[in-house]
Amino acid sequence: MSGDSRQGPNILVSGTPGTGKSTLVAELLKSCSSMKSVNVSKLALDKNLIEEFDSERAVPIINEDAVLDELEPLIAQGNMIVEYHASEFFPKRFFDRVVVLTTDNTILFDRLKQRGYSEGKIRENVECEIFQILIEEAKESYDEEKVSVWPSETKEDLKRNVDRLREFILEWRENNS
Ligand SMILES: Nc1ncnc2c1ncn2[C@@H]1O[C@H](COP(=O)(O)OP(=O)(O)O)[C@@H](O)[C@H]1O
Repeated sequence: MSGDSRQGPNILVSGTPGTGKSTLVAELLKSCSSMKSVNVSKLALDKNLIEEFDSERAVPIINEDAVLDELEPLIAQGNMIVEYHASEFFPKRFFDRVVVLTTDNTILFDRLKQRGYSEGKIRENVECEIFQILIEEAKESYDEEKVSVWPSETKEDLKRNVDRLREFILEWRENNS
């Protein structure tokens, strides 16, 4: 996607559950009112784009093709922040920037415990973070220069991540106007 007809970039915010995707997106929207966001898990649930429920892992399996059909027109408009833990199933052309948030294991453990996740679900997610599964996934799925891996542990991290994304958005608009 060249960006010719878009007013702004499309950004994917990825990362293990609990790393702070929703928090970052909410903060960014406060200071970047022209951006819109879509949470893929929520979209799939709201529009019933669920293929099955994985009872062992207690997670819904989304219908990826149906989700992509929903996302396509939103992506075509630009100015879209997409939030999802994984990054691989989107077409490469969807995003101008892919951010993967990371969090220290002990902090992540506490956040997921606070969220009321079961022991198994906490373990699965903390292992996902330890083995850097989603960082690898993003690096394998997108051109290296588009992928940023940012710590998301403190209020300072949050502020810095918001500032960096805002800068990227402004720069993209300048370069593509
Ligand atoms: N940079 C940060 N510093 C401190 N706490 C954070 C930060 N980012 C997120 N949190 C906290 O971590 C928890 C999980 O954040 P959330 O945004 O829901 O993660 P995700 O959307 O990736 O599942 C929330 O309680 C949130 O307040």
